[in-house]
Amino acid sequence: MSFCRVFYTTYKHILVPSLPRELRCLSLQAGAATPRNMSLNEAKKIAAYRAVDEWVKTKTAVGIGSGSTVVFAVDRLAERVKQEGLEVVCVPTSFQARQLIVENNLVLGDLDRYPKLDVAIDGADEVDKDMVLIKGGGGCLLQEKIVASCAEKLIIIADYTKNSQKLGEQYKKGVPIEVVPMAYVPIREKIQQLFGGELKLRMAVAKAGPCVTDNGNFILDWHFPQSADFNWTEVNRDLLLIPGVVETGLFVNMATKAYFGMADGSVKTQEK
Ligand SMILES: O=C[C@H](O)[C@H](O)[C@H](O)COP(=O)(O)O
Repeated sequence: MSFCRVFYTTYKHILVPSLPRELRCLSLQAGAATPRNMSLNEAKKIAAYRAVDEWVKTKTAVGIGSGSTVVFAVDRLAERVKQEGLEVVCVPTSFQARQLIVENNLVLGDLDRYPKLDVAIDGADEVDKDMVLIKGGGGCLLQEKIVASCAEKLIIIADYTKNSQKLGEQYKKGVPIEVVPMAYVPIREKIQQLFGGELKLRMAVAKAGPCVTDNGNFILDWHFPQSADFNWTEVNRDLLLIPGVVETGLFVNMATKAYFGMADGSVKTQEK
């Protein structure tokens, strides 16, 4: 493969491998080492590989999530297609996921043709003890939730920093809420009144102004009060009732199983 065809993709300020396969190990080695022995990228990789091997069967339709961990799941799928002739149709949850599918020569599908998926594999920003997830740290949550809702099973892959007892314990950037742009100020005020905390309009990094989602919306990151003991099912429902709220990054009662790559090289699993 020519070195001219190297694409560097940054995702949440991290270099993620839109690199040719032979260079990916370099990016892994360059990854920041954890206090123990595995880099976060290595932890993501072992979780992703294990989940793909356990959940993806041939002649199935698979939802492909978004983020830096899913990159490794797509790598493994592509490997299995080559090595064992695995036949899968991949339905993306974002522009990034679509690119990953296409660049890895996997079969691209959509919900028009595959409204029922066998499994969806996705990352998460945080997973609590009840398998409630925060998602959307990378700006993708609406299509992720749609695709997950069409899948018989939602399998989460993550490194050990995403595993917590209580939401907000590990992930400090709040719950992402996708909103219609014209309504972000009233929505911000309504959520503050209803639940407290602080909402920040997510700003773009390499562009002036706000971050615009794949669906043309804005994101409010809700820094909810940590002291509150929220019922996330009710919170999610109440947020969705506010006009202009398109979707929340709270995934309640959706995930079947989570795989966490641990610092010691093991993979921890969690089910409800
Ligand atoms: O918006 C992004 C998605 O919800 C991701 O699945 C989530 O942010 C986890 O991403 P990562 O695998 O990069 O930690």
